[in-house]
Amino acid sequence: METISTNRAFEGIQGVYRHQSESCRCPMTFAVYVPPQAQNRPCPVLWYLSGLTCTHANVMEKGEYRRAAAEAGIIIVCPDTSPRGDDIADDDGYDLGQGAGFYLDATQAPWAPNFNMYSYVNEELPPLIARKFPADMSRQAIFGHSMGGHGALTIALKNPDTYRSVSAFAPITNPIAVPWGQKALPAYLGDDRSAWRGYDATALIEDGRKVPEILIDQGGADNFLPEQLDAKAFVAACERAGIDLTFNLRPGYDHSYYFISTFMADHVAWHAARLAD
Ligand SMILES: N[C@@H](CCC(=O)N[C@@H](CS)C(=O)NCC(=O)O)C(=O)O
Repeated sequence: METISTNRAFEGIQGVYRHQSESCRCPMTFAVYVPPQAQNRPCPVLWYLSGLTCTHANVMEKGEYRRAAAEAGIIIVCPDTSPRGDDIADDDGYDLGQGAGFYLDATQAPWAPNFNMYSYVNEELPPLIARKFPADMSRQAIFGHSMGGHGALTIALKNPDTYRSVSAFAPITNPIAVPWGQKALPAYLGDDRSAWRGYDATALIEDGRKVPEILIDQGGADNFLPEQLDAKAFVAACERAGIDLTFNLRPGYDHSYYFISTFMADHVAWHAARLAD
């Protein structure tokens, strides 16, 4: 692992690192904020998964998570959203290929060799974080935005013993039913719709996966809300499954990091309460 940069912030360290990923078969960059408490004891880990077009840097620069993470004593890890490179498959659209990995393991050409973001986030990065940072891996949680909200929800639903809590900003909760998912899922997974259900939070809950509770914030003026982010089916699935869902519709807020940064401290504190010893 190579250190790209470190900057002192709120008495902790905001770092950016690069390593050779086995899952994605390319160099991958990620950001880690280590709070000051880590000088004395291992700290819990909160994973933040970003949305379409993002790298590790969008939330690092605009998410404003560091004050809350420093107060709570939580490490925040921000991975990239896909493999990258001139020799890696891509698409002209912003919603497929590089910057749009959808936190799944692709099975179809030309994506399958590199687009394995599910394994990357869930299986490859955690042992690296455990080795290189003062992390208490028995206390992990996960959250994300939009495509990253989809990633957080699906990864938590499939690994309820690994992540103690899950939350999201404006998540794609039902990708099989909306244009973003209907483009990405067949491209990455082929035409067998049963494979798509393994990466759809609403379908996972309908098919019996469960977490105790979920926190979601959604901007009421989000331009993607009507077509891509409608959560009615997800809310109904949570109700039927007995999942304690807090769904905060925030009037006037859009899809941007102005919205995310407004509610970031709420989410970090919510996770901190669940990550306490
Ligand atoms: N650029 C896309 C929109 C993509 C977008 O809004 N991405 C969100 C995540 S889904 C984001 O966080 N963008 C980066 C940023 O705001 O810094 C478009 O042309 O419609």
